[in-house]
Amino acid sequence: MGTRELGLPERVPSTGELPERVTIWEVGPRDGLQNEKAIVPVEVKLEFLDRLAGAGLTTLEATSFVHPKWVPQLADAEQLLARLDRREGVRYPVLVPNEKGLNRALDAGVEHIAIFASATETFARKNLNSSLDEQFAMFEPVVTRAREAGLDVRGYLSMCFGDPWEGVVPAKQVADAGRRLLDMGCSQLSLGDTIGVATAGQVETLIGLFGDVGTLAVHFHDTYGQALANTLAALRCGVSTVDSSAGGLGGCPYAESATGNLATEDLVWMLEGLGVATGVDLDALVAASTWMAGQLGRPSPSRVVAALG
Ligand SMILES: CC(C)(COP(=O)([O-])OP(=O)([O-])OC[C@H]1O[C@@H](n2cnc3c(N)ncnc32)[C@H](O)[C@@H]1OP(=O)([O-])[O-])[C@@H](O)C(=O)NCCC(=O)NCCSC(=O)C[C@@](C)(O)CC(=O)[O-]
Repeated sequence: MGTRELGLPERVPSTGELPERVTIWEVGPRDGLQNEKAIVPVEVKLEFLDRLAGAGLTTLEATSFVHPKWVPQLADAEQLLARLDRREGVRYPVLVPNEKGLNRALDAGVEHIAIFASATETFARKNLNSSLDEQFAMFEPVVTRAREAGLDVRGYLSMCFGDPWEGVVPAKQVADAGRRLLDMGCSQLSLGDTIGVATAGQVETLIGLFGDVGTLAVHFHDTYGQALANTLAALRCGVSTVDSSAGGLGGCPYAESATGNLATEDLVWMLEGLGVATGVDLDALVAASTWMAGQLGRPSPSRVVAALG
């Protein structure tokens, strides 16, 4: 279904201006690893996090406090955080789906959490064992209690452009779900193209439905090779926080068609070329991803890692 049939504006004109600086929300240690079948030892995860911090990344999504049976790779969340050598000036957000997860995260001393909702009914059921409405009821007390405890809460929204079971997702449906997360108290909303099908026009249209672009982040997967183009479209609409995964690791275990995330190296290469600051040392980042690829026993899918590694 196209945006025209939905009665939405075809395209919101971008200003064309780029931000001076982009905050990279590095998801490799969480989103990148969560789909790995072979359990990665906690020591390797810790060294990966340390190498990423050493490369200048200042937001490292470390792990998830989800049910360990749902994501066995991240069952070591407590152990990882207990042993994490937190660096000054680096945030280590974690995913939390429910109050049980929040209790675990609070016990582990986290300061930043992210809840993760679905824009579609089917994915809410597959990923959270909830209906679309039930997921918000599950998140409400999590956000309230987290904020009372002084935590920062980000909201993710998945399947913002296409869903493997429901097809094209109407932009208005996505915007309504996203607003519910912001109204609940999330300080930032990350719009996820979970299966990597979005194109730049869709990105502009969706962003145009939100009044305050400053609260938005984008999270693209690269299934159809559109992640960088989509990122550029979002930046031109005023977004300045971009999620990416070192080495292009990633995928969602509950959305089989989700392939790797936008690679952080590819993002940094583009931003450096555009003169947009990131604070990241690309050579150190490529070295970290090459090291991690060695640990996983296969080359990184990132073009930039292949070119520079
Ligand atoms: C939400 C649930 C827990 C519901 O799962 P459920 O089975 O409905 O849970 P429940 O509430 O019925 O509880 C069942 C049992 O699980 C326990 N339990 C309940 N919660 C927890 C918890 N947090 N930690 C540990 N244990 C937990 C609970 O205590 C109970 O234990 P019992 O009484 O039977 O012994 C489950 O569906 C789940 O864990 N889902 C997570 C799936 C996931 O992690 N997916 C990947 C992340 S999302 C993503 O990657 C997309 C994103 C963010 O990157 C953006 C994009 O690309 O779009």
